[in-house]
Amino acid sequence: MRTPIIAGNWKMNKNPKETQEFLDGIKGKLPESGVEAIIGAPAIDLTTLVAGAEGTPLKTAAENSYFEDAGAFTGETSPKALDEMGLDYVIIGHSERRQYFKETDEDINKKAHAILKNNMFPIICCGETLEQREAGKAEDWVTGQIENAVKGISADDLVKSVIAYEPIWAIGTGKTATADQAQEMVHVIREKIASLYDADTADKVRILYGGSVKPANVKELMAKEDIDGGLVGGASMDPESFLALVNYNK
Ligand SMILES: O=C(CO)COP(=O)(O)O
Repeated sequence: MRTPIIAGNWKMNKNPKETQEFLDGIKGKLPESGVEAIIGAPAIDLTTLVAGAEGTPLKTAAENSYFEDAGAFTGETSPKALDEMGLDYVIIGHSERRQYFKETDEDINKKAHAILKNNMFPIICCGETLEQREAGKAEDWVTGQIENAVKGISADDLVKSVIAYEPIWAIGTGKTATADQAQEMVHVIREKIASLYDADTADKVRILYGGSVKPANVKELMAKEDIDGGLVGGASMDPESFLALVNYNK
């Protein structure tokens, strides 16, 4: 039985004061079990986020980290320091990081290893462009991204990690993949994990869908067999909306 996840990704939004206001807005309102609620916030907000999440069911994520623990890497964030701060997860391979910051599959794999070595778990993102989908190349592209990202990762570590399928054409566009389209690709990813590892590992790993998930469509997405949750941008920023997502089954 895979515990569902609702993970927010605030991207480069909110300052520490706004982070605290969000935390005050959800205080005491998250379910204790049945769903894992995660917020991914900018590095500058993480101290506030971790302090506010302590003693509550909320899990925390950084939106990126470097793959070295320390050194002369001006402007980067150390995965070792993130672990010491108390972070649970790190989002890696988001399409915005691949597109704007030129992150490669190799970087993403190195980051996954660095995060696991530092006792956190990666949320590994993948997804195709509209052009790739229309050319019938989406499945090969996405499964290729996953194969490269998980190289050298043990099955034990993979089942505690998270995969997020986010078709680029559905991010921030208001254009959600239909629940059937999302299910279809998430199923393909699960089959890929089965071929790279085994059926048991594929059955245990949680795979999220992301791209214009909101309270109005979350239930339909979550009803799909292979979809274990959502990685949510815009609709995760407001406490009421985030709580509505987390309580999708109520
Ligand atoms: O990129 C996303 C989450 O990582 C999706 O963003 P939106 O939910 O705003 O479309």
